[in-house]
Amino acid sequence: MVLQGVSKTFSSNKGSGTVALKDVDLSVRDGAFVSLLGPSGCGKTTVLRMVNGLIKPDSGSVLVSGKVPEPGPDMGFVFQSFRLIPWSSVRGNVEFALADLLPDKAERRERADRYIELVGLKRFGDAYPSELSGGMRQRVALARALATEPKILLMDEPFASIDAQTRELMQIELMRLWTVRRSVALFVTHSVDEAILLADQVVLMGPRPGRILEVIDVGLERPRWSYDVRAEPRFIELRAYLWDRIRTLVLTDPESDFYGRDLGSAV
Ligand SMILES: Nc1ncnc2c1ncn2[C@@H]1O[C@H](COP(=O)(O)OP(=O)(O)OP(=O)(O)O)[C@@H](O)[C@H]1O
Repeated sequence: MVLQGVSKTFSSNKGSGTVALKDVDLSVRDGAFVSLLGPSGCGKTTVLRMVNGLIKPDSGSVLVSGKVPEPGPDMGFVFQSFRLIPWSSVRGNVEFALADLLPDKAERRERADRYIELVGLKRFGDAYPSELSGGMRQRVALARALATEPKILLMDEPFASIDAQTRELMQIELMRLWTVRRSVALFVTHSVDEAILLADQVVLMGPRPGRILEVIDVGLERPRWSYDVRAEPRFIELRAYLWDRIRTLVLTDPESDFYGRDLGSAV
């Protein structure tokens, strides 16, 4: 996947428009897990929506597997809000995503059940979203995104509204699932720890205009659930570095609520 010189301005009723992205270059190799990290409004979601083909750049190019991307089964999208169909069961929700891909009903059911089992919800295929906890609903959303076996998995703060404990479990779950099927994964998060924990590369973005400041190789051994990755010197070093950069970005941005505050320097 390659973004080259990508810029995007959204028109606003104030007239001048918002420059969401300016001259963004990003190259992601096949099978890589990439976290997009940066303060609010720096264009993280806009990058995902461009890779998905939902919006087009004003200038520059976005190519996925050498082609201009368009939404479809090759793209799995997981949002912060789960966006499940409330009147449909867990199985129904996953089958719905497969409707175009697998016209045969039995095949569709087999595939849906396989992914429902993979995310640990085997006993809940007939349950409705309202009967599930937030963590379980997010697992349904993951199953739905993974079931089409997409080449690209796009995740926009998928664990932001889940409690801290479930979030840690979901992170491991996601790493396991991604290890099974190494699609390209783009993962937007505000959490520095989460960005490092999951990714091969962390893309640090800055606001006004939205741009890429740095791409950092994480370089921590996988599988990361088999040891205490947060205790590794590399993790601690990266965490301190990224926090420092984000704090500086936020404190020097006149449009930030924290502009000019003295928040100290120790993490
Ligand atoms: N459809 C739109 N119309 C107008 N402005 C938009 C639109 N989408 C995004 N923007 C603006 O573009 C900028 C980048 O938005 P984007 O949602 O990509 O940032 P983000 O880094 O994902 O933010 P957050 O972390 O708060 O979700 C913001 O200033 C936002 O207000």
